[in-house]
Amino acid sequence: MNAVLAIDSLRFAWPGEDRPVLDIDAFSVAAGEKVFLHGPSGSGKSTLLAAVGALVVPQSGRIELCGSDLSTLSRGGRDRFRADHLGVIFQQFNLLPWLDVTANVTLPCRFSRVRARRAGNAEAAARQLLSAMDLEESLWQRRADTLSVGQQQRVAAARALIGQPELVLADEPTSALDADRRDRFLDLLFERVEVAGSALLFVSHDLALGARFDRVVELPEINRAGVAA
Ligand SMILES: Nc1ncnc2c1ncn2[C@@H]1O[C@H](COP(=O)(O)OP(=O)(O)OP(=O)(O)O)[C@@H](O)[C@H]1O
Repeated sequence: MNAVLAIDSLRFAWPGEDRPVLDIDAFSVAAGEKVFLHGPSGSGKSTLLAAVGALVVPQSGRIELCGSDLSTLSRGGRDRFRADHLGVIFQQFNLLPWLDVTANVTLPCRFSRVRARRAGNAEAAARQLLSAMDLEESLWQRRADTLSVGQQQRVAAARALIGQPELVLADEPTSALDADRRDRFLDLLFERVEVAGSALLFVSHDLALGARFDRVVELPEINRAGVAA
């Protein structure tokens, strides 16, 4: 299997905690695969995304992203690596409120030469993604904090997708949407990850969405820490 993400014997405990929140023998995501991750509140889904995003460093085990072992990277190296290979959609979208929509979308190209090279003309790539995400042109120069939740979510998805990262992490991006908007958002997201060839690791409580993914994974099934809880 051509894995973009391969986890082996991962253990992570938050500072000051004796018990690990993650204790995962093996978990992987193949290139282009769309994986739906669910599990009870507090089972460690967001923590797993943080570990995959190299935002937290596990006490032991190996996380290989695009063939590189994250533990071998320096702090600065991790930041560069994240910008080069990962697109992230947070639950709260984390757009920079003072920047306009287009500048938010092109941000990864400012932090990563790899993404900038793949995007080509970053502004043009941003416009193409925004229009593919159904965001009307009249909004493209607006400050991000003047957009509705659904609009911000599509901007966040465009930002995650620019420059074709190998893996897109999405942490409950649909939780603030009604069913129609949620389905439409997922249609657009799937369309674009397929065009980009990106794999998708998508966290949600909304099990009804799971059927649309290549694989559904429940965190306690792969996480011994979760099973013991
Ligand atoms: N920054 C942090 N510092 C210390 N403990 C944390 C931190 N973030 C999360 N935790 C703890 O780690 C455990 C797992 O939290 P996490 O947010 O990963 O779960 P989750 O499965 O994403 O939950 P939810 O579905 O409610 O979002 C919880 O017990 C939580 O209190």
